[in-house]
Amino acid sequence: MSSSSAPAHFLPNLEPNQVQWGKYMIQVYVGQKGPEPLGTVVFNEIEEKAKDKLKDYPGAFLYAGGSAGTCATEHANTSYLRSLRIIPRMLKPTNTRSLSTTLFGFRYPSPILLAPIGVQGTFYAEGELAPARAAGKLGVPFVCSTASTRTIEHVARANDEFAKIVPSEKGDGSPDPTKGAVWNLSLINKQSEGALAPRWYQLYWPIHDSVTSSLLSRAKASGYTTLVITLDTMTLGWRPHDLERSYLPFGLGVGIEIGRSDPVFMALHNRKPTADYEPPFPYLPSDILAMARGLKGTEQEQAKAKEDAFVGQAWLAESNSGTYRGWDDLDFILKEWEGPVVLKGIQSVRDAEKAVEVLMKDGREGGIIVSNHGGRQVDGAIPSILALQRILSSKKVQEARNPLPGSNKKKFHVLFDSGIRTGSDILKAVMLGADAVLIGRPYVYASILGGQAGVEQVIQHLLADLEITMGLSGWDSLDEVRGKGLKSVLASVKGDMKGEMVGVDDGEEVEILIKVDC
Ligand SMILES: Cc1cc2nc3c(=O)[nH]c(=O)nc-3n(C[C@H](O)[C@H](O)[C@H](O)COP(=O)(O)O)c2cc1C
Repeated sequence: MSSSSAPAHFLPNLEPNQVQWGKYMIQVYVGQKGPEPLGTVVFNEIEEKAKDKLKDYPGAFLYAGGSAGTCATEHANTSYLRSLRIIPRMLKPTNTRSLSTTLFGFRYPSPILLAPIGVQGTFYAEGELAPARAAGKLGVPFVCSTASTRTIEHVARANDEFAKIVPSEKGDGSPDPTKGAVWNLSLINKQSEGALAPRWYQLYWPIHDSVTSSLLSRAKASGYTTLVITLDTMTLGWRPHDLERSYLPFGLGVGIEIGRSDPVFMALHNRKPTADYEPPFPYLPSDILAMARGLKGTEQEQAKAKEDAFVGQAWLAESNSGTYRGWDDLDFILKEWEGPVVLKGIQSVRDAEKAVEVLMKDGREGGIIVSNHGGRQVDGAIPSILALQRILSSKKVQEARNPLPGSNKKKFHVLFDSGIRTGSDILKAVMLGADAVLIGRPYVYASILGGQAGVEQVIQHLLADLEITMGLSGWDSLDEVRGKGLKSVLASVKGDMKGEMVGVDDGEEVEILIKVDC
């Protein structure tokens, strides 16, 4: 833990519901240097710069930037989001604004999480460690991917490095969900004594239950509180950019550190786990392949490359096996993981309703992430924000999301990702009813350009943009606006822009979000 050496940053020592993200904008103006270190706050420019920085390793950039098939779903994700428009309201005193967000009973300072992203060590030397540090520092939950280039334990340590302990308002030291005190996780999860930052673990579902149990117990021991199970990637989607280059780092032993460090998985292959492996950066697949084929390097390097490829292919067969599962298979995981379970990759109303049934039985907490993996799996799938709109209009999902009587605690949460690029995108998702959103490519590109500082900047500028846009639109808290846009958008879609564009909520007119043709 190196909290004493943590660089000063703009966040005052406030409770999560008092954090003033909008101050970032003033800092940029006052600093007279523009937004550092990325030099821009525009997503497309950050993307272009990241592409340029990795120009000698185009496979690495295209693995992040490319999507399935024609990229139609990736583009639809952002264009449909853009087609939703906010109707700002005036003369509303939005002087004290709060982005604080409650998830599974705990209050976070903002509604964003860093999405699980695999093989980050091919984009930036420090891989997952840099964004995990940035997230811990700003109180944003980091979701660690099973396809990470660092172990579950290394990511957890990095995540705690710059985290602050936010004191509970309750005298007895226990967290007070209504008043903040969020990211001292040793208070939340007794098994993770000492953990400071909020983190979730994302599972690519192994074929052996013994391996699944081992991963889950490691995640619990390292302070991950919530389990995300990704359902849309039982196998990789059809990705032309990667196919053209036969680009698959896992097969050459990169992006498999969680497998390589797992005692149960390695024992299945008569091997010992290794926890101190650092993947090479830059990742040069042709060199590794040549070594694995005995065409290059020393004998030692060749033996290592062969071994890496063997373990890599075994881990791929274990965790992206192409074995499709059914709903009943979730029972095993629900028995193994006592905390909240969140299903990622839900796009249909029926699946969302089924998730309510399966996850909520026995009074558990759970949720879904409405996501199409950033358009990387099913080309031609509907835009994720349209899926969110449809899912949230289900009565069954709405009922599951009602707070428990006499408290503000919800048992079922609906999160959203795929296409978020700006603060206003986040506001729209929340207006439709999302509890929180996950950010994918924006933070990947920021880490390529600026490592930890780059990721911090992207988080800060998204949240500043969100807070400012929310205030200018006439709202002072996300809790106030959450879900109010659903009816007005549905009404506008029905009215096809010619007729009514006004929804009615509890007898009161609600006119805050409409759909327009771009
Ligand atoms: C390079 C890359 C790697 C990803 N790896 C994973 C992963 O390991 N597990 C997972 O559940 N989702 C993964 N995703 C999907 C993200 O979690 C998220 O759903 C997606 O990036 C959101 O869309 P956006 O990039 O438009 O924000 C990955 C996405 C990208 C771009």
